[in-house]
Amino acid sequence: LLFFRKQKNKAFPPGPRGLPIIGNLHQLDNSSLYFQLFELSKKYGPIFSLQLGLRQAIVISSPKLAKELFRNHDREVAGRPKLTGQQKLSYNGLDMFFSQYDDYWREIRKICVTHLLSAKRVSSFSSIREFEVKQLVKKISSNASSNKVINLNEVLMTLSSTLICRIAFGRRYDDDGVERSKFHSLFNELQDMVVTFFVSDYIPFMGWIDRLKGLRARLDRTFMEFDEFFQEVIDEHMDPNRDTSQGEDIVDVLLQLKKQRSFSFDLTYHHIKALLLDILVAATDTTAATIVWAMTALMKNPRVMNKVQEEIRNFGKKKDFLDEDDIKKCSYFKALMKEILRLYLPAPLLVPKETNEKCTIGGYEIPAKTIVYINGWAIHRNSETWKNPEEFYPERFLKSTIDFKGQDFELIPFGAGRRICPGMHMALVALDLLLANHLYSFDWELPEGVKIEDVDFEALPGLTQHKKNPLYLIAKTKKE
Ligand code: HEM
Repeated sequence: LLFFRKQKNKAFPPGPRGLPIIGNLHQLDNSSLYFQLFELSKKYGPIFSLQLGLRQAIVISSPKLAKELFRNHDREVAGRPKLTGQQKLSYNGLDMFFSQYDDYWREIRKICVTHLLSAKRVSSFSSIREFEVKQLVKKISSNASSNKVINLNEVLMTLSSTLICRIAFGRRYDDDGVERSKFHSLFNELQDMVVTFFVSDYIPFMGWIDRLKGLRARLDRTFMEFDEFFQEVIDEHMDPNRDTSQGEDIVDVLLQLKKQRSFSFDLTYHHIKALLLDILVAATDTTAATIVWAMTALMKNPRVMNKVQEEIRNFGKKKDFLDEDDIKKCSYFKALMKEILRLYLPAPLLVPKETNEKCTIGGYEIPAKTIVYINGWAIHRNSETWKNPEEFYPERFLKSTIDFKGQDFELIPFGAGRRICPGMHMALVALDLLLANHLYSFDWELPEGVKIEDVDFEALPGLTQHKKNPLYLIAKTKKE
């Protein structure tokens, strides 16, 4: 059937030949899918197709086609594929991230952008960010005096989950407490389940394999555990004797909105929980992963490390700590952040989309319900746009107006169009504060016996690209 369908649909983009029923599924390697798709684009072109079981997908790999897609077909490709794990965990798409493109999404996105992720709200959390980053600097300082090796992956993941737990739930877990490790294992399971491959999503009549493998039961368990966790957090917030001296967190805001009843639907606890899930999934590990990649790239490029440290240290002079306003004025640091998000974008395939209706992209006719991957990783390395694209060279941004706000389609770490990341501002203030103070306060060295060549860029599979092998470094207190 697939053969005949493809014959009939001549205008569909070319792609690698697959097997009956499973299509190309067996050929795809989840651990470096963006790289594999980049290689395939060299053979099949900037738009090519894949057959994922019974579902069709296209992959966009050039800035030119990304521009065409976002400028001319943004509405038609604003859907998200309905996948089992994501649907279940998001209370059937009651969130924003995995929701279909419809009136509900428009309203929930507006609520979030206005009330939860606005510049005003983000700045209301600045004291939390500064407090937590200062705590981390203090902790690293105590390790610096004893030359202790630090696992940056671990330290940064702990910090970003602390930040999000405080901002979203008003909770702070002790660094080594049982509650923290319980939360971490729950969170890891959530991350896993969001991207776990369910056969039924691609070959519906073989869904029994998911049951046989115990995936359905695992998904139900994770969902239940998270539901209980969120309910606990909500109950805490409903307690009239709760200490509110720390200011409003995101749950407080959502509960107030629930009371106001000013939307076309009733904002239930399910909606609130789904939105909290979004923030956990979207915010926690993107921040940690980006800083780990940044430190990895800087350790590999001492020239850039020295230059950025010189800029921020000259700027900071005798300050103990750089605050959010200080960092805004450091132009080389800003260029460095763009270069990091160009080469090590935490979501290399952005977030997969789906066509809502038929459209024509790159001269090909793309039917409704086609999955659309936009390979940001390939777009950011396009040699027609970028001079020496593989080179880590922040200077390229010093005299350029290219930015990642969604208008320049050669740099789209946060996506573009209607579904562009609404948490961009929240992400950037945390990234800037964290990285700038790491570089301001410490000189970083590799542990004894480790050479620069040993530091690698291998990544783990997942929606967010994490460094596979932890980055171990020694911090030395900067020389005055
Ligand atoms: C370095 C950090 C981050 C990066 C690189 C990033 C990147 C992205 C990307 C590529 C998308 C998909 C855009 C598209 O479909 O075209 C996205 C969507 C989204 N992001 Fe982020 N993100 C980051 C941090 C955050 C933070 C901190 C939050 C919230 C607190 C957040 C919330 C969301 C949400 C809710 C969506 C779904 C929007 C929708 O589908 O309408 N992100 N993000």
